[in-house]
Amino acid sequence: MALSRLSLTHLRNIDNADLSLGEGINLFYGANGSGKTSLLEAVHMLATGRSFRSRQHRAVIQEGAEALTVFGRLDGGDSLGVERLRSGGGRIRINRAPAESSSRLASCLPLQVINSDSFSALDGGPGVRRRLLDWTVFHVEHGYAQEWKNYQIALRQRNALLRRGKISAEQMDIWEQRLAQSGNRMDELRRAVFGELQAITSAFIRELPDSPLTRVELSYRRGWRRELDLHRALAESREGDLAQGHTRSGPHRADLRFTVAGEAAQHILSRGQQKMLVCALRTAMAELVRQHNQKPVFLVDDLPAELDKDNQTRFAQWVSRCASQVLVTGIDREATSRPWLTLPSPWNCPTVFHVEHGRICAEPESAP
Ligand SMILES: Nc1ncnc2c1ncn2[C@@H]1O[C@H](COP(=O)(O)OP(=O)(O)OP(=O)(O)O)[C@@H](O)[C@H]1O
Repeated sequence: MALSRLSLTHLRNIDNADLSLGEGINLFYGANGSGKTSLLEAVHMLATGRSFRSRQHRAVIQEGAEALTVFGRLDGGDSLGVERLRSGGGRIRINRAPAESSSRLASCLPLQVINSDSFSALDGGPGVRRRLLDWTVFHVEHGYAQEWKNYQIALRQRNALLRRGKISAEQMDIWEQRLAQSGNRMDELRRAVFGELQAITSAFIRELPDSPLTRVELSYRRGWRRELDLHRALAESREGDLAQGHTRSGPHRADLRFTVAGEAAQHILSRGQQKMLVCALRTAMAELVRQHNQKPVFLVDDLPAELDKDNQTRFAQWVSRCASQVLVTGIDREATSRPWLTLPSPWNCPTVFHVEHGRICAEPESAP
């Protein structure tokens, strides 16, 4: 799915904007602080209900305004709308009808973000990598979201019992059975998707000639001891969990590992090589979702600030194979468009917008 129209009001320094987006590349250029990242943030709000920069909706709502709104029309005709209020709460609408959760938005508009924060995937905590795997499983396996919710409910209940200290073995057993049931299913789905993701990521990496990235190995840790069934693992760790006050085994502890000759990849690869590895992984995630019939939209914030020219070009080639549309930002128009210009149509003719003090203007010669 691609966005054909994007309208927003009162989001950071953007008072209002109403844009017709083009297929392929949409390029937003302008000076520091002009509002380029805020525009990408608006699309992220539309696809997830929240910002990628701040957990607080208040920070994103324009100073002096009571609410922000973002509206988008997809190329298939569907419409999405998100409103966030300074007083808290807000509304999500899909085709003008209220939607019960933001995960409905995500299934309408799968989104990949490449910005400076994306590169914490290697040296950040396991939660960052788990979320990448879960994004992929969510878009590929439609029963996954429910399984994940069931698991979270059972996990909260077991943790509450553990914190209470005095536990009834009978009650504990009920929640452990539920945890094991959903947890085993989540692991099965994650494992299957990870296998495909690993193969696609490796295929992308093999396109980088003579790069140490070709020696990177990816592996999946499910979050509990390999030789044990989850139900058994929970029963065995009950005493220790009670002492710690939380559940230490299960898919909520899963992780992805990146290694080179047995060493953690972030200790071996250069910063730029690590960024390319993350780009390969994120494009592989999008490619897998594309193979399941939904092409994601990419938001790419200031690529020239992150990668050298050859890597920018390679990344642009990867993205063009699996994305429905890309919104890229940069300070300089020429430098930002350069990696995309060698690609076939429609990728080589960006729709260009100039961003200045929160105003976004389509450049006349490139208007769709
Ligand atoms: N809630 C808010 N209300 C009004 N303005 C805000 C709010 N939050 C941030 N701003 C301002 O909005 C502007 C837009 O910032 P944004 O990060 O989108 O710029 P940018 O074009 O991506 O800049 P850079 O090239 O420096 O990354 C900044 O000047 C910022 O100070």
